[in-house]
Amino acid sequence: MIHREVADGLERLWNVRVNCIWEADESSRHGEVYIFDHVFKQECTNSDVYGSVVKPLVDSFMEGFNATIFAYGQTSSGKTHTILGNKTDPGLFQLVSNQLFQHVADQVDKRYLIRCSYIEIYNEKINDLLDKSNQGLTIREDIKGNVLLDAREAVVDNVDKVMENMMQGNKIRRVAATRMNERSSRSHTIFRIILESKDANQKDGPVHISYLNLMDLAGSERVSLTKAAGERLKEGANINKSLSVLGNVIRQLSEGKEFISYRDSKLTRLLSQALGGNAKSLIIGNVTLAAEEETRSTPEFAQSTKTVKNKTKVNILSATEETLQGYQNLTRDLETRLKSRQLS
Ligand SMILES: Nc1ncnc2c1ncn2[C@@H]1O[C@H](COP(=O)(O)OP(=O)(O)OP(=O)(O)O)[C@@H](O)[C@H]1O
Repeated sequence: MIHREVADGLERLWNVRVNCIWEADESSRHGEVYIFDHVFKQECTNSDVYGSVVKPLVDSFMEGFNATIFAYGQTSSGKTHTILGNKTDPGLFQLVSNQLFQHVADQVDKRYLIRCSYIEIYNEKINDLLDKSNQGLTIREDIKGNVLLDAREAVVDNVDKVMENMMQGNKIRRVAATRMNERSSRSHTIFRIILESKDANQKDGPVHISYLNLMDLAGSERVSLTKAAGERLKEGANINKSLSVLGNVIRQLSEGKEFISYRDSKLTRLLSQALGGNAKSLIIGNVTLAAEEETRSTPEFAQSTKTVKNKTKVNILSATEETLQGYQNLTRDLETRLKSRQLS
């Protein structure tokens, strides 16, 4: 429980074991036991979550599979804590970056190009968190139906650069105090890492490309608890609406419907590959043990996502799409120009 819950004298209403969670009051008419891959107890740290369920996904990402990790849960349940963490309990962001750059350092026979972008969806508008002037981004689609966004991409070659970009973006991310959370996220964010790799010894060998999305969703909230008004109320309504579209999309996918309403919100459009498409997806459900109804909605949501089937493959770039090759040619060109200047 967090400080506010302890100070309010709230009781623990849920029981937790290795892979299940259920209501402590067994007479509750919702006495269902929710079973998942893992359920982490209060004492667990972000590193425990990372080691059990995140690391294998990052391994796949480095092999060329797309991957998406998102934190879902009610306001103040700990989503941002999971993704960003703090000094004593680093979040998935830091842990994933460490693993990525350690892997890159170990692979001497490979060439890599790593880029990142950071965007937020605020009141159904997409803003570039790495470029203040790039607000109101429009979603486009290529001929294969892939969703595209002209967000700024920063080239990163070490963990510190990734963290710098993340912190720069967080400075402009919409956060505000509500009655439930002093620093409540008012937008959904997607931090994307794009990895291109190729064999260093094969000049014309294939280039693998994959992306990893780390998403911190804004939490659903009940106006009766947040007592939101004005701008906070409008934000809360947009947050709830997009999460309800997300719930609909998951339901349609799990029921095997032919038409999936991805277009009903920016969030589901941007998540279309992660839900039923070409990406391995991990959903982390954040809950508090001190609420009944608000907590129940998260395992219910997570339960329905388990039946969604994605179709994943390793992605190989065609020659015209190769950014890594483009960068290598550019570097070679610049080196030649520099040398000829030094000689003259
Ligand atoms: N596992 C944890 N250990 C320590 N503190 C935590 C933990 N989870 C959450 N907190 C604290 O609880 C508060 C709310 O957490 P956080 O902001 O991560 O919630 P959230 O789900 O992202 O909320 P919102 O949807 O409103 O943005 C913060 O002060 C955070 O530091």
